[in-house]
Amino acid sequence: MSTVLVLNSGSSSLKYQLLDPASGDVKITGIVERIGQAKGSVTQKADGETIERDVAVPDYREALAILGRLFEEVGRPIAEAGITAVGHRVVHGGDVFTQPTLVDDDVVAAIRDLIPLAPLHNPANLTGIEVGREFLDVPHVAVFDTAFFADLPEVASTYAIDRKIAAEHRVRRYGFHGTSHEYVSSVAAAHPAVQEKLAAEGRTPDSLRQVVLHLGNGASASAILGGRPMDTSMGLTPLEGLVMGTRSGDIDPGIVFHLMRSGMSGEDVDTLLNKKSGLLGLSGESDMRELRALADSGDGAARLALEVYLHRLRKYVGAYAAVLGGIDVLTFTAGVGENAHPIRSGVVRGLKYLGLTIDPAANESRSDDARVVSVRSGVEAPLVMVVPTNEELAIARQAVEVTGG
Ligand SMILES: Nc1ncnc2c1ncn2[C@@H]1O[C@H](COP(=O)(O)OP(=O)(O)O)[C@@H](O)[C@H]1O
Ligand SMILES: CC(=O)OP(=O)(O)O
Ligand SMILES: [Mg+2]
Repeated sequence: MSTVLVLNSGSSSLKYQLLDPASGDVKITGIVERIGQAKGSVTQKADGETIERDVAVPDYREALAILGRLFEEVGRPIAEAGITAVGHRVVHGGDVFTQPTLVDDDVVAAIRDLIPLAPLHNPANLTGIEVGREFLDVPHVAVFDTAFFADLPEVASTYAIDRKIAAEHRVRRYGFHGTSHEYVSSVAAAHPAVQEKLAAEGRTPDSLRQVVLHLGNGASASAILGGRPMDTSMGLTPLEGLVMGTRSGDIDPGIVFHLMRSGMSGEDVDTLLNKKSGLLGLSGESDMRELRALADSGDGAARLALEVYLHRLRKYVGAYAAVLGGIDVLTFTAGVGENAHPIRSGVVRGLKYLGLTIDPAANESRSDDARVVSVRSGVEAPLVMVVPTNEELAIARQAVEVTGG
């Protein structure tokens, strides 16, 4: 039996789980949120007991110290929890890492070299690896967000800029949230409704055309054919593509030069686009729950922010229908995609021409299972689904594959 500790550091949170990847049995699950902000918080569930606390979390080192103290509190000190391996989410693997990788000093150095390509994420991932290796003398495995997209077709990964400069600076579209896109698309592909549809049409699984919308704080879309990525919305960095909590997604690159000529520094523009834009920049709220409450109360800026968010999503679904030659399954996942039914109906409304529909009762019902939320008008109709992502389980499974159990 293996017991894996998974550390999933996002741009402002640390999610963690202690689990057995073979049985899927989760012993401890927790999240430290709003790291580096004025007021942080932690929520942990272990053996049916929930701990919820407001705590100051100045940085990732402190987030990990909190994790250590909470493990002790529930009677499983880290050193005695029977941990056989640690799986670390690492956001940027560049062109160096395309597989889950056993961590050693060289791997740490290579992840550090990639910091300029993911300044919001890789430093946090590295802190997790460094602190983890100090405390736990077991194999540590890095699982990269970029790995699933390593073999994107060249036509999707290539930016139309000078080839020599692109090669020299490793400028290409890498794609992120790959662990989630891979996991969610494989769960959707295995769903009975999808299997039934393929069988009714006499098709093999390698012809299945999926669009996955991972809508969390960071957000990305992918076009997947037969389990292989054909395109994705994030690029060199996790800034491109959809409108996100604090990131702009697609903009005219000319905006950057315009702002810099107007007196902003490169650093200022970077902060603007990564941390002060997206839903936050448009409405003052990055959190979808707060934003929707604001919009419902009649706030014009919040309403426009939601419309811009939905407009961008519909554009990407349409674009990926073109990339794939049609859509068999459109899947929503992550915090917003799993929970915000008005966002799902808002996206699908206006995509009727692709045959996509929403069944209001199914869409508004709650469940932790993968499910169909489109109108069941015949086995051959395209499906709209909600599939809860589980990056931690996927990372734990890959960690065990690398360490051999
Ligand atoms: N019940 C809900 N309704 C609407 N939005 C929700 C709900 N629960 C969570 N969210 C949104 O999900 C987002 C966070 O998603 P998550 O996948 O946890 O993000 P990340 O992993 O990028 O930190 C936030 O915008 C939050 O408001
Ligand atoms: C890559 C990325 O955007 O990650 P997150 O959504 O965790 O910020
Ligand atoms: Mg996430």
